[in-house]
Amino acid sequence: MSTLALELCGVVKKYRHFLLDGINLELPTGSIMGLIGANGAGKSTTIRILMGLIHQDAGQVRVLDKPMPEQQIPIKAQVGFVSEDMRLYGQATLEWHMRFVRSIYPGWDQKYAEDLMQRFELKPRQHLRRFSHGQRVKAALLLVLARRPRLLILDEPTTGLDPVARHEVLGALMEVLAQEDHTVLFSSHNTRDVEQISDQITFMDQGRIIDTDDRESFLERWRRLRIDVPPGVELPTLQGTVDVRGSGQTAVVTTSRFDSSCTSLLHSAGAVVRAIEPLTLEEIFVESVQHRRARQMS
Ligand SMILES: Nc1ncnc2c1ncn2[C@@H]1O[C@H](COP(=O)(O)OP(=O)(O)OP(=O)(O)O)[C@@H](O)[C@H]1O
Repeated sequence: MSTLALELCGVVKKYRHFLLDGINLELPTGSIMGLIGANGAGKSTTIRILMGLIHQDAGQVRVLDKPMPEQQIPIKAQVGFVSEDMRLYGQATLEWHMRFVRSIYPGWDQKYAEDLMQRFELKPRQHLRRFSHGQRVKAALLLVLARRPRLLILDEPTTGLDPVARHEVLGALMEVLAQEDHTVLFSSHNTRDVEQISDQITFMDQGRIIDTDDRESFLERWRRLRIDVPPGVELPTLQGTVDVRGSGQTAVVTTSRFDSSCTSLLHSAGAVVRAIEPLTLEEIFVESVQHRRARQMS
């Protein structure tokens, strides 16, 4: 049996003004992956393909070891999907929604649903139209999690939430994820949300995957070096350099592949490393996107 919950290989989707351009992505079972991309990067398109809501023009998609879209019915029974534009019935109560979902999915876990209702502080007899946006997102999560899906796909669940609601939804989600052995794909343009929850991170830009790695590696391999360059010394090119600023006797170099060989190289060239600074995930994302776009222009 495959240990991959998701597998995309050379996936292409063409729209009039957009190309999802040969997406290759793997999500191992038990991992939580954050998919980060600017507006229009192709995150929702990728997720819609994974959910069989639209079909790829080329490439292979496997979800829970089955081909999508061919096997979408058995796949969807085992996948919990929450998206920004998910429709719940405003005229109905949460209790009604719970009964409705339970009647469709045999794996529904009523005790877990009630636990989540308490943890999310939701009122079962309140009409959903009276719920705040944050409460609606929590209700959608509850309805999906209580089905005990093998895979959870969340398309921008925190978009549009105010900071308090975002904090509550993320906190609740982290609590749930910490307790259970979940496999999750979670898209967002908010790097802080992704950083809190994910152990794997993938960056998308303009229809392509531009980098993917585990969170620790991302944070460890990206560094900004402040360097003194004495007269007559030529600054060597470091591996993974994405940006070089400064002139004359100082330079600031950003690299995506920092290790001890970088400082050795600088020392042996006669440069003096003044500081080695880590970058936040947001800075790493922005640098990655800018570097890729600049390379495309040149
Ligand atoms: N049905 C469609 N027909 C034509 N173009 C589409 C269609 N759906 C999406 N697109 C285009 O595909 C591109 C990617 O959209 P997508 O929704 O996947 O991006 P995203 O990364 O999820 O962005 P956001 O963060 O803004 O939600 C956009 O330029 C969008 O206009």
